[in-house]
Formats: sequence, structure tokens, C-alpha cells
Amino acid sequence: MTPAARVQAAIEILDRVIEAAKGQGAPADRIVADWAKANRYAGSKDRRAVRELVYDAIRHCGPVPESGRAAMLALAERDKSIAALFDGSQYGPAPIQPDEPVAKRGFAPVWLGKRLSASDVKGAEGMALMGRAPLDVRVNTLKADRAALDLPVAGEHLAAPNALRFEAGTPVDQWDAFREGRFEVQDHGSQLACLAAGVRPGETVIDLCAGAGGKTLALAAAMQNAGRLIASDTDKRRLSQLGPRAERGGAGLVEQRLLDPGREMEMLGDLAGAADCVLIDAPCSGVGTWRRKPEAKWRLTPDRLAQFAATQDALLALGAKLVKPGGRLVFVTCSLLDEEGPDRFAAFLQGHEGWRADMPELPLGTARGQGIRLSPFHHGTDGFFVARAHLPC
Ligand SMILES: C[S@@+](CC[C@H](N)C(=O)[O-])C[C@H]1O[C@@H](n2cnc3c(N)ncnc32)[C@H](O)[C@@H]1O
Repeated sequence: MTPAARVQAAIEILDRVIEAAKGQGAPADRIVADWAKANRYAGSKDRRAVRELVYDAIRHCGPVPESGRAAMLALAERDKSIAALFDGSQYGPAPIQPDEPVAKRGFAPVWLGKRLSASDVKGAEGMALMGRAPLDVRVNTLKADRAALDLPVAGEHLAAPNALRFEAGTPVDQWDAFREGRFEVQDHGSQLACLAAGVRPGETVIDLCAGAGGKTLALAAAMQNAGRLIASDTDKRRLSQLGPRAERGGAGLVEQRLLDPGREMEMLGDLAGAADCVLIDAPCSGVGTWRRKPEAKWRLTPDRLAQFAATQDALLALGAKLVKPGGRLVFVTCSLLDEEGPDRFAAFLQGHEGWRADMPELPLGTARGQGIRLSPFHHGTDGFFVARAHLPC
């Protein structure tokens, strides 16, 4: 493909990303992958270049752009070498017209930028959300030791005891040590959030929103495979990914429970008041993961945000019923919005007598409300809010 043809391909993909964002359709990475499958003439260098153009344009535009071309024109305003490729050549984009719409730059749509600003996410902190995430892994202590693990590329040792960092794009999933379950791909912030649970061997632990089990596997390793670890979720597709991952990682203690939405407590009834620790890695806007999924900013609406907050409240209330006296509840969201973090946790404490905030001691993080914030700008992690509450005996 010529450089101009790559720009035109990126414009067409961006059109699909924009449509999908408006209709809550496929995520950008799937749209890019589908394009590559349907256009076999594009070689690996072409695919990489087109992908980079698409993601650069998404990161660069705050509000949802009018079109893929408007998004690419915003990028062209910053980068004259891209502007020069609007040359009208065969397969390339048509020349730029003087009155063409150009997408607005920024790190978020205006309404969301205001909410983020109210949560002190502005300036450099906001810009950091537009960056690229590195590739972090967690060494699986059920099978390996960080100091002794021999890998094709040496990773940087991070603050979490089993975390290693590699450059984005490092093909870690092709390494033997990955296939053998000696490490898992997991963001450093996610690993720190698991540390806040402070789980020990022999405990009864519930990972209430386990998804595909990223945090479940970290908890299993910290428990040294001893005790009970129940991984539940309402999403069958996500939870079904946990079995093979647990097998690869040697996490034999994991029990799975698929929940019916609205009947969660009924299905967890046998565990009422039984858990030493309940981890609630709640569904949220995912603002903290924009470095990986930048188009998420275009998918969010005020209504969706309010729905997330209501779900977070409901999950906190549900999780509290599962904790035994003397136990703890850990609340995590990958968001930097106070309304999905400190405000939810404060509302929980206010509405649940007897519970006390118990600030986690983490090797990284900044106090925010009655919990800890991790952010791309300050800590180089995905953005998280992590809080812990204790139920005295
Ligand atoms: C942030 S994700 C969890 C990610 C996962 N813990 C990990 O580390 O990979 C939130 C999860 O909550 C689940 N969820 C949503 N509503 C739920 C509910 N009422 N009960 C349990 N899980 C729920 C979603 O299906 C989703 O998998």
C-alpha cells in the first residue's frame, strides 16, 4: 500500500469506529482486525501503519468526530507529513478543501472533560490518558519466581512484587513461559489493586465480578492455592475464559459461579456472611483504560455513567452481605471519575452501619477520598480507584 492509501484505509476504518461508538457496536480493535482480514493485500507493515493512524486519530480527537476524514484532518493539522498525503492519488484521500470540517482535538468530549476536571483529571493528567500503555505482566508465583524467571527479553521490575514491564507490542504471548503459565499479562495497576485485598492461604475469598479472571488468578497465587476462591460473574462468555487460564496457571482452587442478573444473592446464598474477603472489581466507564481503548470516551453518555454508578452501589450492597464479621470488602473501578470511585465508596459507608474504611497500604498510589487513586500520569499504571472497608467482629 502507498502511504496515501494507508491514510484512506484509516479514514474508512475510523468511519466504522465512529458509527460503532454511537450505536454501542464493536470495539475499535475488532474493527481494525476485521479490516485486516477482509484486505489480505495489506502486509504486516501496512496493517501496523494503518492501525497506528487509526489509534492516533482517536486519541487526538476529544468529541466524537463528524467523520473519519474529519478525524484524520485533525491529525493532519498537527502532522504536516500526513497532510501531504491528502494528494488525490489512486487509493489515497482527496485533496484537503479550505472549508472542510476538522474534528475537535482534546482528550474527551466536552461534557466528560468537565466531569473529569471536577475529579482533578485535567492538564497533564488528562493528556496522559491519550498516551500508549506499556505491556505489564504478573509472574505467577504458583509456577515461577520473578527473580529467577528467564525470559527472551528482560522486563523492568515494577513496584508490585511480581510485576514486570515490557515495551508495548512485545510478543510475550509467543514465549514458552507464557504458554506454560509462568506469567499472565496484567496491568501493574490491576496487580496493585489485587494487593489491596491482602488475601492469605486458607481464606474464603469471593471475586464477585471476576470477568475473564485476571484478578482471580492473582488472588489464587497470593492464596498459594489454599482455601476457597469463588469467581462469579453474570457474563457467561467472559467467565468461560477463566477455566483454561486457571488450568494453564495451575490455579486449582478456583470455583466458578455464573450468576443470573437480578438473582445474584439467591445464587450466592450459601456464602452469605461467610467470606473473609469480597473483591468487587465493578463494571465502570473504563476511563482508566483509555490508553488501550481510546474510543471508549465516545461510547460513554451521562445516562450510561449514571447506570454504572447504580450498578456499583448495588454490587457494594451485595458484596457486604457476603462478608463475615472481621472480614473485608475491596472496591475497585478502572475509572478516574469520583462518581465511580470515592463517591460510591462514601455512599456505601454512609448507608451501611458498622463498616469502616480501611485505607490499603500500597507501594504506589495517591489518597483520594477514603481510598487510593492510581493514574497513568502519576504512577504509569492504568487509572484505578481502590478502597477497602472492614466489618468489625
Ligand atoms: C471490570 S470487569 C471485571 C474484570 C475482571 N475482574 C478482571 O480482572 O479481568 C466487571 C465485570 O463485572 C461483571 N458484572 C456486571 N454486573 C454484574 C453483576 N450484577 N454481578 C456480577 N458481575 C457483574 C461484568 O460482566 C464484568 O465482567
